Amino acid sequence: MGKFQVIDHPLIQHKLTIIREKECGTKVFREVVDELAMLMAYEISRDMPTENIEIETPIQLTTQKTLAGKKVAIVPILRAGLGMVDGILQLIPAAKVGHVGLYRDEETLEPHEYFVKMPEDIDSRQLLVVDPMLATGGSAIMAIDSLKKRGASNIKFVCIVSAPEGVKALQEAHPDVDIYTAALDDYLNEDGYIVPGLGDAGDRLFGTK
Ligand SMILES: O=P(O)(O)OC[C@H]1O[C@H](OP(=O)(O)OP(=O)(O)O)[C@H](O)[C@@H]1O
Ligand SMILES: O=c1cc[nH]c(=O)[nH]1
Ligand SMILES: [Mg+2]
Repeated sequence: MGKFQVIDHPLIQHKLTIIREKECGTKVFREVVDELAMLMAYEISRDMPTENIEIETPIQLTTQKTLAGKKVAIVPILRAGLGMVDGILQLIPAAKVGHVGLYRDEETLEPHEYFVKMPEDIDSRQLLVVDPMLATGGSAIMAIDSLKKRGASNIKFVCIVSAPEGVKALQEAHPDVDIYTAALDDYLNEDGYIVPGLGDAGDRLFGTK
């Protein structure tokens, strides 16, 4: 089973409380999602492999560490995942970005795919699939299915708020995928929204409601 980690750093908890508040407007919501993604990327990249290289400082030759291993691609699930891309790119600026467009049918809660554009070499990259919300898990599962069909195998899923139902479903469907979240909330309500949650992340990011 992949790792499941709640990244409960005080700065992350504080910022998450800001965007949970219903009075938080689009500008602040967008800025804080960006900051949260950057802080989460710092923690998620903790296990990145390093290797020794020889360099010359102004003083002498020395052996020091540099990043090794697989290069990264960030894969936001549209739309709301887009809000997390820039924050991660601040820490991993050479990452490529692939996009998976999904919307959740408001009645059935089933996800529907409407767009996929991936870097050609996703099979050799560490993929960070990002979406602020993991609710039923349907969207994350479909996005990861779609990536695996295209050859991806090394996948981490990064969300801001998760529901126990979605975590369980994603773990069952993709037990090889590590899941990182800033908060594990209580449950899903009858409309498929996370409780207490933060509402509809896409609408709040883009001001569409
Ligand atoms: O775990 P699930 O039950 O699948 O729900 C989570 C999905 O729902 C939201 O997207 P939405 O369909 O609202 O699209 P949007 O990002 O374009 O608003 C959210 O951003 C996730 O992608
Ligand atoms: O609470 C939820 C559940 C799904 N998608 C959202 O944006 N919010
Ligand atoms: Mg939405």
